[in-house]
Amino acid sequence: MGINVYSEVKRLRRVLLHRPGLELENMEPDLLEELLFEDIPFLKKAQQEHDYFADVLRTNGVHVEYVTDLLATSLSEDSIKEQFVKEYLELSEVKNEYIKEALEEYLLSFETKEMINKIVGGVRINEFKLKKENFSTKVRLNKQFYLLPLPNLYFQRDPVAFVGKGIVINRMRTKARRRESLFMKYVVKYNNDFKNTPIYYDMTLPFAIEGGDVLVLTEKVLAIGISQRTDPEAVEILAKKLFFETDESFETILAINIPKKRAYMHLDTIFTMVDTDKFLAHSQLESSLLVYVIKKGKDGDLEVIEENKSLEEILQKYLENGQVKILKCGGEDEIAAKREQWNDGSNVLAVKPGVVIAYDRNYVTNTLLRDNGISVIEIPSSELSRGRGGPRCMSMPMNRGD
Ligand SMILES: NC(=O)NCCC[C@H](N)C(=O)O
Repeated sequence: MGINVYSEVKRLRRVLLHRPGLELENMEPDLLEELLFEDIPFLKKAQQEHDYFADVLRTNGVHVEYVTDLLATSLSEDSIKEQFVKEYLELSEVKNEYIKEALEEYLLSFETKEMINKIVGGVRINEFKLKKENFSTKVRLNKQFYLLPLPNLYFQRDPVAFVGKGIVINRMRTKARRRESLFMKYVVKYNNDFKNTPIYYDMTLPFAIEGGDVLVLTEKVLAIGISQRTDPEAVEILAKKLFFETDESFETILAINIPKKRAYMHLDTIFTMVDTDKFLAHSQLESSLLVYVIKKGKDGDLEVIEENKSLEEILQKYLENGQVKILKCGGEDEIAAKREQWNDGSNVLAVKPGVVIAYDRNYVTNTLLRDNGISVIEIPSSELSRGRGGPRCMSMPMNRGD
């Protein structure tokens, strides 16, 4: 089953996940802001919830793959493993030579799977002693970690995005998440299952883009958020790549300008597709939007027009479907709308048209979806929701069939 993503809602067949692990146990209150969390999930319960999520996917016919397993297969040769560690430390900005050397030696002393868990989990200062020290190692060792953990890795939506037959390897906005994209970069390069996957964007480019901003609405239309996490330049580069250098079917990119703030982090934080003609969105979305419609222009240029209509009208026009309707997270209840938006009520994952996986805690929104003919499969969400991402954020579809 190869890469095939031309829809947000067609039958989900293959998906990428990460089961949260020890990285959550290395978060402490002083690190929360830097690590992009507002609270610390209880690992044991978070894992139970995540396993439930994965089982629901499997029960619905989805083949589930874990990013750390794929990476382990890709690092089977020692030389590749060493190269990965070097690049990872580079991206982690470990500048002190003594610390870098010691970390390299420490990480490579583990068997591959364990090494990956260690990299995700983070390395504490008390795990080993430096053999060589100097002034700067002394200063740096006052901190708690040689390497910070990757607690956001369970949001597999963001580090890469599968689009059409290819992959967008994202440059993440924040230092806390930038290293995550390296995992799939190595998978695409060294795992036979992925070796023919074309790369449509690379993390070495200077402009940020995150997968939560990339929605494949149909085989012709993409929606990309210009957000706190995604730069317009990245959208431009990706548009040119898709339109001029591939034979992909995409003709239109709706670049949706959303507020640059954490509550609107990614486009999928505030807007997801639940059926071929139905969307779910943040209750206050419409008032604050400007949409740039990007198409292939002449002589290698893009043609861009601005749309100032309501999002519903814009979607009706570009999806060529007059029935398109946007449902509002929390419905008419203002307080429920805010509460459920806070817990990613707008962020659901379609397993097929009209059938979505949603957090159980967002019961007002889930009832509204059901009243509008959508089947909602609820998953437990007390702990997973503390990371500020929902079922769409936690999953990266690799194949959606008809
Ligand atoms: N697509 C998404 O909205 N992903 C959720 C990411 C949450 C994570 N704590 C972050 O701030 O990046």
